[in-house]
Amino acid sequence: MIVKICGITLPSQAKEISEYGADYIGVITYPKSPRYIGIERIKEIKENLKNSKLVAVVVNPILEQALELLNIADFIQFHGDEDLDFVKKFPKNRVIKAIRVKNESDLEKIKTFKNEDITVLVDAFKEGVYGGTGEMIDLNLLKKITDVYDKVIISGGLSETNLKEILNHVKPYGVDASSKLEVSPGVKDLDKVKKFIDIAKNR
Ligand SMILES: O=C(O)c1ccccc1NCC(=O)[C@H](O)[C@H](O)COP(=O)(O)O
Repeated sequence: MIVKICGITLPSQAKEISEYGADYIGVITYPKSPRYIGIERIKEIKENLKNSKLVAVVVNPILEQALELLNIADFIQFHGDEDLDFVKKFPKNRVIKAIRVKNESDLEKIKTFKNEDITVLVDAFKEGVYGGTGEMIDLNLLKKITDVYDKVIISGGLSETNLKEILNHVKPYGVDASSKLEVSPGVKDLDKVKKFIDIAKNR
């Protein structure tokens, strides 16, 4: 199972978390996020990764900005309102499309990306906030989502305390966590991160 730890801001923490076995390390390039970091810091983080891939999280970027990030990062994660036509401008093996789900009607959106074989990350919808909210997706809905598509990374309020129970109900392609593993926005509690990765990897 793919494990993504998101919202990393410190190169030293990126190094540690990479050594714990995280597959993907996510950095937030959305200026309104409390976890925002700029290009120079992103490059520094990339240099500190062991075997992990770097994921640049963007929100409604212009094409040039997204392409520039793909010169540094291994993947780009579209976490805004980007539509399929925009996402298809990028190599599909380097793209993750986040979909903030509210209810079952969002299954149709997921299927649209499934039809193009694009990896989807599902996050909980919260009005006015794009991500890193700690809000959870209802477990029954998560089950329907993972039944519909096998290339889904689940996220939204995942932590070292709830992951085991969630994975008893759903078998996703990957898991992603951020705010519930933090001491403060952008600073991770490394014990929690290690526990989270160990749980996911031992499933
Ligand atoms: O983390 C942010 O501040 C953020 C801001 C804008 C867009 C996306 C953002 N985070 C994206 C992530 O991949 C998070 O890991 C995901 O939203 C889950 O967050 P959490 O519920 O805090 O685990």
